[in-house]
Amino acid sequence: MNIIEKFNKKDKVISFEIFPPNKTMTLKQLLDVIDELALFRPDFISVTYGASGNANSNYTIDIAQYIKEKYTIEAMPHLTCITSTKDKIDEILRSIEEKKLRNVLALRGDLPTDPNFKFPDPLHFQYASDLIKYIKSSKYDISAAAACYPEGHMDCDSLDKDIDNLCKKVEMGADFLITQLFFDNEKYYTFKDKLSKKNLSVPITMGILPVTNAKQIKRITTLSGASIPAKLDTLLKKYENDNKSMMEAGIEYACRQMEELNEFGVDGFHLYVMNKPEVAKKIFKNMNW
Ligand SMILES: NC(=O)C1=CN([C@@H]2O[C@H](COP(=O)(O)OP(=O)(O)OC[C@H]3O[C@@H](n4cnc5c(N)ncnc54)[C@H](O)[C@@H]3O)[C@@H](O)[C@H]2O)C=CC1
Ligand SMILES: Nc1nc(=O)c2c([nH]1)NC[C@@H]1CN(c3ccc(C(=O)N[C@@H](CCC(=O)O)C(=O)O)cc3)CN21
Repeated sequence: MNIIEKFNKKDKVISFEIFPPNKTMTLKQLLDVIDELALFRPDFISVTYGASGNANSNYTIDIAQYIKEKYTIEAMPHLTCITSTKDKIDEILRSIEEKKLRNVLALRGDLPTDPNFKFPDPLHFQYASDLIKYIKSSKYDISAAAACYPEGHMDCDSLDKDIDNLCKKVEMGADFLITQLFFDNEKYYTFKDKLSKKNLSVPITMGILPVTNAKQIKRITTLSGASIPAKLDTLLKKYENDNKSMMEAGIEYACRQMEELNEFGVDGFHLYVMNKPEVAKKIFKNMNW
């Protein structure tokens, strides 16, 4: 099923994001994580591909297929394009289709950290919009979702310019959007206000990261540029060396953030649970879902 149909049918679409096995988690451990996450029957689960510029793209599609076949939960592999040739993208799209997956999150992807990295020449896909255009204009029966940046993308000089680039992704056929993680709802309200002047009518689901330890936040804010409101900063300092309390406080913070967004009116919540079923469990309990 195309995920957009869920947005059309439901008041709130709830989804999870996970990452493939890496040095911190084996495939077997990940499959156990998925077993636990599936109990919550999310509307879909997305699986990262080369997240944070890492080459952990192996397994992304196999894991998505496993989720869909074993649990009949819709699964959406991420696909990043800046480091890929056209042939590689075709190979992946073919494999997605063969495995009866119908949705991808089409991304440019983080730039490789290796300064000597050789980008494909010609650079067929420079922006996510190039990938979306390609998917939509080709023979693939695959829907494309895209990322959006309530605080603007880090590589872009202004929020207004980044919003114009976002509009290109939607014009090319992105059928719903997932926000970059953010901790300050005011940033989202400002973003939404700017979007209201743009005639952009696709659903937007809120990317929410429940903070589970203070170190994680340092890494992820470098990657995302998300600003930290004073209230969250106080918690991060208070529980710097106490992961258990940080997780409780982080989950509480995420739930209050979602409640407020719920009142404002949003299309869904995409939880960056990142392979931690206990986070999903606590959120569902706290939110009474
Ligand atoms: N690997 C993964 O699973 C995930 C990665 N991300 C991150 O998302 C970020 C970039 O991905 P996307 O949002 O898909 O990139 P994008 O291509 O939409 O945007 C990247 C940058 O290029 C600019 N831009 C976009 N289209 C443009 C155009 N047509 N002309 C000129 N400038 C344009 C944007 O304003 C932005 O600064 C990366 O940092 C990526 O890694 C986000 C979610 C998940
Ligand atoms: N620029 C950018 N790149 C991304 O890959 C990315 C985003 N933004 N934003 C949306 C999601 C959120 N992503 C992530 C990625 C990792 C953690 C995380 O908590 N990582 C753990 C380590 C996990 C492990 O490898 O075991 C951490 O403690 O940093 C959270 C969100 C990936 N995605």
